[in-house]
Amino acid sequence: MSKKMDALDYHSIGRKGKIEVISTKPCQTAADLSLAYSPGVAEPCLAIQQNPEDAYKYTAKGNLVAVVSNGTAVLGLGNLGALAGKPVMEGKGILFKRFADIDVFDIELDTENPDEIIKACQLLEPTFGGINLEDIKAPECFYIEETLKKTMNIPVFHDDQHGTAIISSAALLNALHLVDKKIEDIRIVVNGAGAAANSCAKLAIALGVKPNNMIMCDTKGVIYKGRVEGMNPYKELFAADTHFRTLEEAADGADVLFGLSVKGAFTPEMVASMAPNPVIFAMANPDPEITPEAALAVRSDVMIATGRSDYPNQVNNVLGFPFIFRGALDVRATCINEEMKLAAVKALAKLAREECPDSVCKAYGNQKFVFGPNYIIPKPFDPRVLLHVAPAIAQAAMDSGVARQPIEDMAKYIEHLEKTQGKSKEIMRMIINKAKSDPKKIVFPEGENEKILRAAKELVEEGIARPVLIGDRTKILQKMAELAIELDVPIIDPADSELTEKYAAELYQVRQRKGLTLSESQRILRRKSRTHFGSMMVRMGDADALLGGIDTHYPETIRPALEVVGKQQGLSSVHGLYMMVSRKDVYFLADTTVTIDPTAEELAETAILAAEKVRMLDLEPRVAMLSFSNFGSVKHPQALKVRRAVEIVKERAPELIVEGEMQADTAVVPELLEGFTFSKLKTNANILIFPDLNSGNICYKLLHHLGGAEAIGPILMGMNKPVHVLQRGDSVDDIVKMAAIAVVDVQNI
Ligand SMILES: NC(=O)C1=CN([C@@H]2O[C@H](COP(=O)(O)OP(=O)(O)OC[C@H]3O[C@@H](n4cnc5c(N)ncnc54)[C@H](OP(=O)(O)O)[C@@H]3O)[C@@H](O)[C@H]2O)C=CC1
Ligand SMILES: CC(=O)C(=O)O
Ligand SMILES: [Mg+2]
Repeated sequence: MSKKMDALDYHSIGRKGKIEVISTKPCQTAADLSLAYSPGVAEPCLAIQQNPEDAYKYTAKGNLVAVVSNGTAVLGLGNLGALAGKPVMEGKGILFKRFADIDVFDIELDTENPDEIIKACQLLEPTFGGINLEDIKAPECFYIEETLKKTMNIPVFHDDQHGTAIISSAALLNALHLVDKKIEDIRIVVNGAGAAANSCAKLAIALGVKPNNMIMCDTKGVIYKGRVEGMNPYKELFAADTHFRTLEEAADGADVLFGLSVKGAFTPEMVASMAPNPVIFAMANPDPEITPEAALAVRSDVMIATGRSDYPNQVNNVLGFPFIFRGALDVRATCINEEMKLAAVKALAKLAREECPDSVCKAYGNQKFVFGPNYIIPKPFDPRVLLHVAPAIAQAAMDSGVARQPIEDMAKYIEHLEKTQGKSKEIMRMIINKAKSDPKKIVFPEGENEKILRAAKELVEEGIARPVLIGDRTKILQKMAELAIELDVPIIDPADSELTEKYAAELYQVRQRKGLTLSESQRILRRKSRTHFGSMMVRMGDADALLGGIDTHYPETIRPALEVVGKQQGLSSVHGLYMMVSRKDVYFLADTTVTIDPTAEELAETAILAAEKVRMLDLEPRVAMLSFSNFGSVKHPQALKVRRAVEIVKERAPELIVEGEMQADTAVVPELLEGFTFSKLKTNANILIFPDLNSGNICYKLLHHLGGAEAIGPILMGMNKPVHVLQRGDSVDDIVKMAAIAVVDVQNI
């Protein structure tokens, strides 16, 4: 199917367009109705009448932005009119929502009269917390924005001007750093003299570009002093004292070329004529002034960015407006001022230079993003952008005195932002904070593995754990050098470690009656199995926990761990627990990895251990013992086994909220539980104990792959000391999370 058809289908299939309104309060019963509407609704109305600020408390105003357009400059497609611009405005709406959880009404105004737009926005002030002007052409956009800023008390921001300026400036700073040119020395040509070009040029000058080193062009060519045709006061500001008259002439020898005009405006000849290591930002949408392929075909030293998501270096205001408004709304800023814009520039430029997490690489098909010519600006799907830009904006608003509701605790605010990114972040942040409060020594038997090294770096930098790496020292150091990882952690090479003899003697003690000789024990520890060595470190107290299995099959890690660390006394088995995290909820599923056909005793053990783990994470355990039968509805041995397990749990842990046997939907849908008035479980369970490994293992994989839940685990329960098995496909993030869980495990021994 063609890309055109794909795009049309995307917009037309199912509910038409891209947005809908959903309610945040229940409206199912007559009682709900009397609160949502008359008579209850009168109360907030009267409160707001008394105190207008209460609108932020009782209505959606504080999180609601109007995306206002008249469609006179829709992307680079020109004046398509208000109605035809609507898909772009709905698009901005879903980006606001997706990236910053801001709600948007798109407002398309069928007028080219600036005063009518101004009036409409002013009249809308009671409805919205902010106004994002979009795709309104120059020069009218300048008058409209300036007037609204002066007359309105909520932030008004013309995205095409300032959003674009912020992103292009951040990318410019990074590009110049990479080509080793000073901003005050560069000669820059800006093609386009409209909304975006004007603001990008101004911000570049504020950052250090010399006005005399800038030339701006429009459809008539270079804007020079004395030019009369096609001029306006906004262009006049950039009129250059130059003999150049065409873009071709101006581009000759230039260091930087900004395109804020139309598709195809730059030619290969222009690219060829630029200075060494030229930087080209071809920002016209949907098609750039020149494609990266065409520019790179001319010369290999060119660094190029476009406004599109399907090329490297997307310099596009999507990286700005959601996060900028988030920060501004959260401090109830009265405007978005220069200080706030510069703060966003700095935050974005800095973030691109930091290591990019695996989760972002995954979101982009496992591409690697390392600060360099093909990665000069963060990716929109990088969740860190929200966490860096919104606080920077909020802080700058407070510092510059435009915040009506300052944030008292910035660290808490950042945690709150993380929460908005989903339950997974909230829970993991809580686990990571716990780990950081008392980091423990985690041994990694696969110390030569790249992901382990990168995870170790993160664990040290974040203060989550104290990693110990096992492996060939030379290889580990070589790999670190290749990856440019500087890491000061213990590296233990079993081949020459003084611990090996001691551990061999201990292993021999433990396994001599299972046919192990001392010399075999020495061979295993010195050469054969680093998992044995790591497990021995945990057994002997030289490390607190072990994390292994990234390079091996599950039994190759679990077997040595069981032999050396062993399961807790009195337990029949060890058990595997998965934490399944969706955007809204977290569920713990067990046993997912160890016992194929557990007895009632073993099921009870799984339930009690899972509850302990969940308590350890400061959550209240609510256990459902799952079956195909609901409280005795089927008298099959499989159902009776689960029923017996419930009895055992109730005997052994009478304080625990546990119920069953029950079907899975009864466990997770509170309304279905209501029929069983005798049930101790009154709301949805958060621990689901499966009757066998078949169901547990199948369920967690389906939830992960079809249901989109994040699967964190397996968290191994019932070992003498914490050992957790990594999965072969685990990312660096997964390893860091498991390490944090292991640390919290140790803290709770
Ligand atoms: N990547 C991004 O994030 C963003 C990219 N843009 C892109 O920037 C472009 C301009 O948008 P915007 O400023 O909002 O629109 P405006 O209508 O305000 O400005 C358009 C400008 O482009 C000039 N122009 C048109 N064709 C040419 C040409 N062939 N050569 C030189 N100049 C030309 C016009 O010149 P004249 O004054 O003579 O008519 C005008 O100055 C669009 O392509 C848009 O997609 C905009 C915002 C964000
Ligand atoms: C990205 C954008 O806002 C534009 O091209 O107009
Ligand atoms: Mg736009």
